[in-house]
Amino acid sequence: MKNFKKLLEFMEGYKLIYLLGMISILISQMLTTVTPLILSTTVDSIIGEKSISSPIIQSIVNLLGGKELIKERLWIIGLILVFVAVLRGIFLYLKNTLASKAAENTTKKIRDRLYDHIQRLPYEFHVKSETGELIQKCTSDVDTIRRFLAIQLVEVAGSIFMLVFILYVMLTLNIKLTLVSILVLPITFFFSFIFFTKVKKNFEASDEAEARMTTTLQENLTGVRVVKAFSRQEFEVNKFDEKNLDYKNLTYKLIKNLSLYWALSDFLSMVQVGCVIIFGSYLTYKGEISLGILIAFTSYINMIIWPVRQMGRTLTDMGKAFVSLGRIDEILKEPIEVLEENHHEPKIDGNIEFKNVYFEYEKGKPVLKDITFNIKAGQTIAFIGPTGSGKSSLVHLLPRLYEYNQGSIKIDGIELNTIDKAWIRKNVGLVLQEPFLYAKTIKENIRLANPSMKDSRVFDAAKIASIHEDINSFELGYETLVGERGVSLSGGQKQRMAIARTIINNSPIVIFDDSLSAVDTETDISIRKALKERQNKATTFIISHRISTVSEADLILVIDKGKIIQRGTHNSLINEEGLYKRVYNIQNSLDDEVINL
Ligand SMILES: Nc1ncnc2c1ncn2[C@@H]1O[C@H](COP(=O)(O)OP(=O)(O)OP(=O)(O)O)[C@@H](O)[C@H]1O
Repeated sequence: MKNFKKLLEFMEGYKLIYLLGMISILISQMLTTVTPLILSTTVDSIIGEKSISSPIIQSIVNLLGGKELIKERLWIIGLILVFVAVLRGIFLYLKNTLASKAAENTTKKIRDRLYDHIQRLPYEFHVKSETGELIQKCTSDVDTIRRFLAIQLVEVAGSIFMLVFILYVMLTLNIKLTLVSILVLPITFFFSFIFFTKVKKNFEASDEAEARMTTTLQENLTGVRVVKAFSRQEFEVNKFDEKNLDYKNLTYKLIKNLSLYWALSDFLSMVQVGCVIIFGSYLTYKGEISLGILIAFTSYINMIIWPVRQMGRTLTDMGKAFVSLGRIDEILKEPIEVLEENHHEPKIDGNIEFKNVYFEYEKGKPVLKDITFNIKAGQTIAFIGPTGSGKSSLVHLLPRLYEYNQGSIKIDGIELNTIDKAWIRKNVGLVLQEPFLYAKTIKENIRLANPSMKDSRVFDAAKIASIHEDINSFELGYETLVGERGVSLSGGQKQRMAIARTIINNSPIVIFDDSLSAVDTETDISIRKALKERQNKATTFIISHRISTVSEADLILVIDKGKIIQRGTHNSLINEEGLYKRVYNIQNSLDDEVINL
């Protein structure tokens, strides 16, 4: 019920269109029930001698010129049947277009709301959630709702209208034969309902197997380099074969069960039709009903059996739609991130002070402990330490991707968590470890934050990031497409593009989260030199595992298990016993080995 309310909320603005669609199906079903009535009246009262009992039919006959005239010109009946069929077609068309219009617009609204909401969810949500599942919710769950609105709901409504009309007409024609006609219907309905409820598991199993097979295929295609490099073709073929076989078996089981259902349900339908024909013939023989009525009943029975057989399936599909609605609502209920809490947008120069900062992702498991340091605007601070020691977590606090639990972080003397997130993120440029580039041109990728930025600024940023020459070596230069359809960039080129994209914004604070790891030492040095020589020198945070990258920083912090274990400049740290000196010695001896090779 709660989910249904939610659906009505989404349908706001399209409810009337949907209602008109429902009315259209109602009229078209009424017209369906009229055809057998026309036939039975023709047989009994136009060709035969039976008097017309219904005053409505009598007045229509009078309007058409009377019984005798119609009997001489039976083509009039043919024309009426064609007219009814055309009219029914028009209403069916209206039903389809109106219901689809409402359904398509509603689902578009759901998709937009979902997409918009997902964009506003905090970074933490995206880190934790599975991309595949989110995509499934935005696509197949929304599609299930679309089908429910455009097809299933109108089908159920249509079937119910149809049953009600036909039962009413049948009852007016003959009560005994009506009772015989609906004798098997409850059994057919319950059989269909129970069957489809059970077979739902088969449907789900087959869907899941298909998803597993697609994931295997997708993984294989995306990771084709690893497959080739490790000669895993045989293993991959076997893995895919296993998933494919699983999918085939489950789908085959589903089809077998469905075939059994349709066969048994056909049998029940035949029993039903048989009962009506036998009992109807008996009543006709006894003179209780006319031949026309028997003809009408045989048409009606076929008309009501099909929707009853389908009803079970439609109801289980409707169940699926409500599950999808619930899954979508789960996302929509996730609290969004408020980017402009108190409209506090102070000027940021880049003086930063961390004082006894603690941070934890999970309660009771601090990842950062008692972090204290100071850095002046324009200076460079570097972090070095084992993997998982908390370096990325520390710098993620600056753009407020996460909130610190204890202590204080001040930017130019202002407590960080009082500054609007949108504002601080504009002022903190973050170059990530694994850069993501859009399937756009190189130029568009670099000036992502501001597409109207001048070409000269794009070139300057690219020069600082040491990628300008590489770009010019491509045939189309800055217009070269990146991504699946475009040029393949090396890991280092991608990192340098990401650096250019960040520094072009001239943010007063810039963070390089291990983003110089894929470039060679020389390029690394030239990028850092160019950064230092910039006019608007930013406060720079550098995370690296490479001593040469951090060595020129004004302050180096050595982090281990979330704590600062050493601090100083390169010269002071290499003269002090500790992790820094050990790493320095190891990397130095490796460099010597390389030189001696
Ligand atoms: N989103 C998260 N949720 C829970 N725990 C996390 C999350 N991100 C990181 N961690 C944990 O926090 C700790 C610190 O991770 P962090 O990424 O900050 O380390 P790091 O020093 O940057 O490592 P690396 O050098 O490998 O990038 C690790 O134990 C990690 O498993």
